[in-house]
Amino acid sequence: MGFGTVSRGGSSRWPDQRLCTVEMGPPCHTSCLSRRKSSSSPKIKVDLDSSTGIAVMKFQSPPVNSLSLDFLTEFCISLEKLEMDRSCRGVVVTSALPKIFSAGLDIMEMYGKSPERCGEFWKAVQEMWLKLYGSNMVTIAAINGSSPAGGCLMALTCDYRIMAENPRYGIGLNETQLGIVAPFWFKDTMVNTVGHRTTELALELGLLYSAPDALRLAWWTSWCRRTRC
Ligand SMILES: CC/C=C\CC/C=C/CC(=O)SCCNC(=O)CCNC(=O)[C@H](O)C(C)(C)COP(=O)(O)OP(=O)(O)OC[C@H]1O[C@@H](n2cnc3c(N)ncnc32)[C@H](O)[C@@H]1OP(=O)(O)O
Repeated sequence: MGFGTVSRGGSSRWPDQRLCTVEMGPPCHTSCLSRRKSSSSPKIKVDLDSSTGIAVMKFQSPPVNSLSLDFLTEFCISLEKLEMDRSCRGVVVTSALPKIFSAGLDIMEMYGKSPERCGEFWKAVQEMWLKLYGSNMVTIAAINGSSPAGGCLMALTCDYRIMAENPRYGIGLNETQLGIVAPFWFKDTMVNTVGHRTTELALELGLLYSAPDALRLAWWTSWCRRTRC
């Protein structure tokens, strides 16, 4: 494990340049992305409105938008393309599926796979985080469904979060409930947003929060009452 530096933007698209240092394996760059093949049917629909400079990335990978290697590869390639398009200033990530933002890491990617395949998958998870957190575009998660574990990480990695209010929708790093310890950089991403004590309790107990509870704990500044954002 080495130390990597992630700088956020610095261009006119992101006025408030921030710098942070994170401990993690060496990031995988574009060459690594291009080596990986994405599946034929797109798991993410990208629409860029050139009049506003806002792109919407809609997850459309049934049944639950789980973060498989294919999904993560496509996500990184799509984000990279938007990053290179100077007309794009901001990105909204959201789901095209009813009730689910993302179910988090694809459990089937972590079961019965070779160490090489697990390594590739884990690298892709890190890469998604690096690209999203290090983006020089403004990033917003419009959370229109359940968002456990890795789905929550993705939302926390964005600059802003808005969640649809629905008692059936939960968000949180709940992997403790599966007997999985959240990696320290998942934890750090949550600490950055909601603080140490809330993170400690949430991770120990594997809590999932409703939109109003999450708002109370400063996960975001607003939630919307419609079930679909
Ligand atoms: C090397 C790695 C080391 C450390 C990793 C540490 C980090 C871990 C972070 C993670 O993200 S772990 C994954 C955690 N995710 C969850 O715990 C979510 C589990 N799923 C749910 O809670 C629910 O499925 C849901 C709330 C997302 C949706 O509920 P519902 O609408 O009732 O759908 P179903 O439960 O019936 O599921 C439909 C279908 O989808 C499959 N599925 C659900 N989640 C996942 C997933 N994360 N990966 C793969 N597949 C998933 C589920 O099995 C069902 O499949 P069927 O074939 O039975 O239809």
